[in-house]
Amino acid sequence: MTVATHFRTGYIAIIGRPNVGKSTLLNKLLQQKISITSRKAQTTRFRINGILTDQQTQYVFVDTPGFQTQFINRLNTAMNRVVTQSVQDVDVILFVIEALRFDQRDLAALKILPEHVPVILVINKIDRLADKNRLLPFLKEVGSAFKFADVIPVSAMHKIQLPELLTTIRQYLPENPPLYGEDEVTDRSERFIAGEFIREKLFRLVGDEIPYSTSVVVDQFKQEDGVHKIYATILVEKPNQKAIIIGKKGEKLKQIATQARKDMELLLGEKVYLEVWVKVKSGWADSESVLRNLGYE
Ligand SMILES: Nc1nc2c(ncn2[C@@H]2O[C@H](COP(=O)(O)OP(=O)(O)OP(=O)(O)O)[C@@H](O)[C@H]2O)c(=O)[nH]1
Repeated sequence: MTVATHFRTGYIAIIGRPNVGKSTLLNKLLQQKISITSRKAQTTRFRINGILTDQQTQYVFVDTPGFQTQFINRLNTAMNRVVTQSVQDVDVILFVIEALRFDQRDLAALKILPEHVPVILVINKIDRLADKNRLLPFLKEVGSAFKFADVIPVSAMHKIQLPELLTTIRQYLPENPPLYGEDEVTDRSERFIAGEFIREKLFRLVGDEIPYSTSVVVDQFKQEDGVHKIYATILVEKPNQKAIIIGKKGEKLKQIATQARKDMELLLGEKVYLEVWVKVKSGWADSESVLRNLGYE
């Protein structure tokens, strides 16, 4: 890569309450699917780095889990700790909210932000805004709650104002040569992303009947003769949840696995053999050893 003078490289955290569009924003900025999205809140449980490199800038995105204020258990406490940790060392924070929506949960998310890092307010979903005149008073209201370094209204989904957002972010990144290769988009393992794909399908296809406490563990991930063999387990808390996920004659689970496999084949560029099991593990969201297995300290 020819490195331009004044090349900038830095870390960017994306923060905001569940469902405001953080994953969509990251995916659209990276122009490919890495983080997972769903209509259901709280689908991003782990931190994922997305990397975007252009002629002058390397943007290293740190995606964070949805900040949980509603239910307190060990898992959510661990997740909030991940959010808090991930914003300490970044160069700039994107604080994402939805246009015309700013409530107690957004305020709670603002409280975990460190004082020494500049925060850009990103107002997402402006495509939904019928009356653009309502944006100005809204900006005033939100602006009085926190000292934002900048404000950018965007539509992640429709890619409105995303170049402007990148230009703004760049201003807050330090002059540094790139840290990662030009073609790298994430430093998360393929194994990890495979688990995320299954989780996304689970949330999309099973809908509201499945609680956020459900998790996916990738038991085996190996490559043999040009085929990726992936064995995964969906952990649920109750037998009736297991029945819902499996569905009539196993149809639901088959659908989840087929769609996840197709996404994995696209990502890996190779054939994938995927086996998914569902297991009941009562109270796992409060069990320390399972949390450790899932990658939390
Ligand atoms: N209309 C509209 N919808 C959007 C936009 N951006 C995201 N969405 C939708 O909002 C919902 C939530 O988006 P996500 O990207 O999963 O939200 P998130 O903040 O990452 O959610 P968590 O992972 O739960 O924290 C999805 O249905 C998206 O399609 C946008 O610009 N306009």
